[in-house]
Amino acid sequence: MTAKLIDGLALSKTLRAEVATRAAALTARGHQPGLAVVLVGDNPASEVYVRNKIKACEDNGIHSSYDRYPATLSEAELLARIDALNRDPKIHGILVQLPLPSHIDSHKVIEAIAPEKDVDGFHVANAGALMTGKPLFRPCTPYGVMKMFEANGIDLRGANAVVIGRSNIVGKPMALLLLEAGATVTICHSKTRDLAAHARAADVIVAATGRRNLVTADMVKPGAAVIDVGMNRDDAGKLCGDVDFAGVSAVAGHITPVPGGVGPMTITMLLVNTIEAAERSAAQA
Ligand SMILES: Nc1nc2c(c(=O)[nH]1)N[C@@H](CN(C=O)c1ccc(C(=O)N[C@@H](CCC(=O)O)C(=O)O)cc1)CN2
Repeated sequence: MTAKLIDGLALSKTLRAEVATRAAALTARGHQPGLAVVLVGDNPASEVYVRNKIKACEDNGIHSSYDRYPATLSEAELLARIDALNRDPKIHGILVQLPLPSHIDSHKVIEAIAPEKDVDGFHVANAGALMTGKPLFRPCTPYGVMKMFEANGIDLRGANAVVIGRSNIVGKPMALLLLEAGATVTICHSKTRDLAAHARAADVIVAATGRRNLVTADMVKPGAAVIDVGMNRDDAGKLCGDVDFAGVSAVAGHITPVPGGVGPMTITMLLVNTIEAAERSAAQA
C-alpha cells in the first residue's frame, strides 16, 4: 500500500481563501480583524513561526501588530503589555509565542489573556470549555488536524485513535477533539509500557513527541491514518517529523508530510480563530 498524502499546504490554501473572504466582509463593515503577535527572546524557530504568522495575516486581510522583546523582558512588563492588548478594541486575538524564557511563568501569561481574545485556545477557561464540548477557541494544531481528517473523509466515529504525546498544546486537546468526534482514544507518552502494541491497534495515530523516527512501519496497522505533528532535524539538518515517512508510507492509508503537513495548518487555524473572534466582537458592537 502507498499512503495517500494529506497535503496541509493545499488544504491551508482553501481555508485561507475563506478567511480572506470573511476578513474582507468584516473590514467592509468597519471591523477589520486584528491579531497581536508577541515574541520574547531570540529562539530561531519561534522567529520563523512568528514571521509566517504575520505574513499569513497580511496575505489574508487581517491587521497584525508585532511586539518583539529581548529575552530580558520581565514577567511584569509582559503582563502589562497583555493588559493593554486586552483593552485595545482593534485587537481581537492575542498570540504569545511559546516557549517563553524560563524566568517568565507561561501559565501566568496565558491566564492574563482575555479568554475571548485567546485565539491559541490555551487559557484555562477555553481548555476547560473544550473538556465540556463548548470552547470559544480550539488550540490551533489539533484543530488543524481535525480539519485534515474532515477534508480527507477519515471517519473517526468508533475509530481507535492513539495520540502520542501529552502536552497542553497538542496531545491533551487532540485527545479531547478526537473523543468529541466519537473516536476511542488512547493517550501514550514517554512512560507508556508498550507503545508499539497500542499503535498497532490504532486506526488513527497522531504523533506529537519531538522524537525523530519514533513511529516506524512495524508499529502501524495497514490502512491507518498517520498524522505527524513532530518538528525535528535529521543528521543533515533537514526538517523531519516523528514518523519514519518512507517506511510508514508503504503501510498507512493516509500520512502527513513534514514539512507541508500539520505546520501550515497550525497557522491557518490561528487565522480562522482570529476571524471568529472578530466576528463575535462585531456582532456585539
Ligand atoms: N503560542 C503558540 N506557540 C506555539 C504553538 C502555538 O500553536 N501557539 N505551536 C508551536 C509552533 N508553531 C506555532 O507557533 C508552528 C510550528 C510549525 C509551523 C510550520 O509551519 N512548520 C512548517 C515548517 C517551518 C520551517 O521551515 O521551519 C511545516 O511544517 O511545513 C507553524 C507553526 C510551538 N509554539
